[in-house]
Amino acid sequence: MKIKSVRARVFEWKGKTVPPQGNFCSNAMDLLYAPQETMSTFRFHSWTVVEIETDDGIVGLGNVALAPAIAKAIIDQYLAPLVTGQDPWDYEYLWQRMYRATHAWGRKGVTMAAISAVDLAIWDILGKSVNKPVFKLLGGRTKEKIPCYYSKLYRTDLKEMQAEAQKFLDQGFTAFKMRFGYGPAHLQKGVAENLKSVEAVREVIGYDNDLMLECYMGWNLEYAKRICPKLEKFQPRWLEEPVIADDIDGYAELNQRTGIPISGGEHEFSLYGFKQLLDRKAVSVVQYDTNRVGGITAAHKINALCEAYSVPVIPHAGQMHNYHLTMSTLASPMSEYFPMHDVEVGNELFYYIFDGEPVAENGFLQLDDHKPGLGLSLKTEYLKDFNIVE
Ligand SMILES: O=C(O)C(=O)C[C@@H](O)CO
Ligand SMILES: [Mg+2]
Repeated sequence: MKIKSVRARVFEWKGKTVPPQGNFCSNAMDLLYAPQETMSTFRFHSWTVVEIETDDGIVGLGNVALAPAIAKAIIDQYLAPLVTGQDPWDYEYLWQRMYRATHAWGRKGVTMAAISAVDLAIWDILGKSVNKPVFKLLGGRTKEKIPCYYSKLYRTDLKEMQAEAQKFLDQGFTAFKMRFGYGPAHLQKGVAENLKSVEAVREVIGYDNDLMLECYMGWNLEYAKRICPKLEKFQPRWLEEPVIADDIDGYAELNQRTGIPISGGEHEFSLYGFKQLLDRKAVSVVQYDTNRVGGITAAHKINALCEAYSVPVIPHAGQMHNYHLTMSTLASPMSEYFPMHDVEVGNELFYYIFDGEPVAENGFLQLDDHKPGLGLSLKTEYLKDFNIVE
């Protein structure tokens, strides 16, 4: 079998979007004085879909959400020529080809995300060519079904957050991730607001359910050291991305100094990036995203590394490419789950592009032993709402 063609298309959402409210999520831009809404650069309203076809007609699907138009250019100009004409079963060789050919300027960020999208499509082909789901090629079924945590609860009116938490508690979720709205720029009032939001959600879900706290890189070490002692009483399962991804020493100090497990990794890349995080005990939970970190080829290696370090892997984001990694290793106890809803930040846009994503039931996800590859197909229902760039 040989790769015959690689097609990368950018799906630009033109449909309805719901503007998030107020300080809905702290983020890296918060530390700068900036009149515009600081989360405006963190939108996922476009998505690049990769379709790789083999000479015997199998089509593999991959996807990338970071800088989609740039990822497409990298795939078209650099990665497609490197894999075309090659045997997809030589996936380690092909991964190394893409990684080393772009090493001078790639390694992390959008290049590794582009490599991930190609690698996902290759693994989709592998599964389809042997009529097996991808997780069966990685280690098989390690769970009867996958526990998942409800992930949204962007910071808004506290009553609205409580109603949202109640709605998904009633749907059987036992773990919830909420977002902070404030950081260092919002001074003590922001600290008070952050604490109030955690208290409000705990009031609804109680202490028999897990609560995770998301900062999305919006704080710094000094602020985190000040607020963490006040957060400990809420017994969070983890505090996510309190500092920017490059501040690994900051991560390590918080992870070793506070009583709250620190999580991160959705903005880290490659096996080497995670070796660094683990060697420096920077995180207590690893959260790579398989469509960023280097695809399934890289994520599978990181799963093994995490098993050796006894650090749980709970990949960032919902999405099928992450569920296969979680299903296939005991190192991953659960998945993140974004519910489908109107397009806001855009984490949920993949539901409008792909068919086949599992819907959580009672806080669990299920994968089909008999659905080959990643188990996705392109959805036609919302095509009218996309501008597709070939
Ligand atoms: O789901 C996450 O962990 C994210 O970082 C998504 C982003 O929208 C902020 O929460
Ligand atoms: Mg996150």
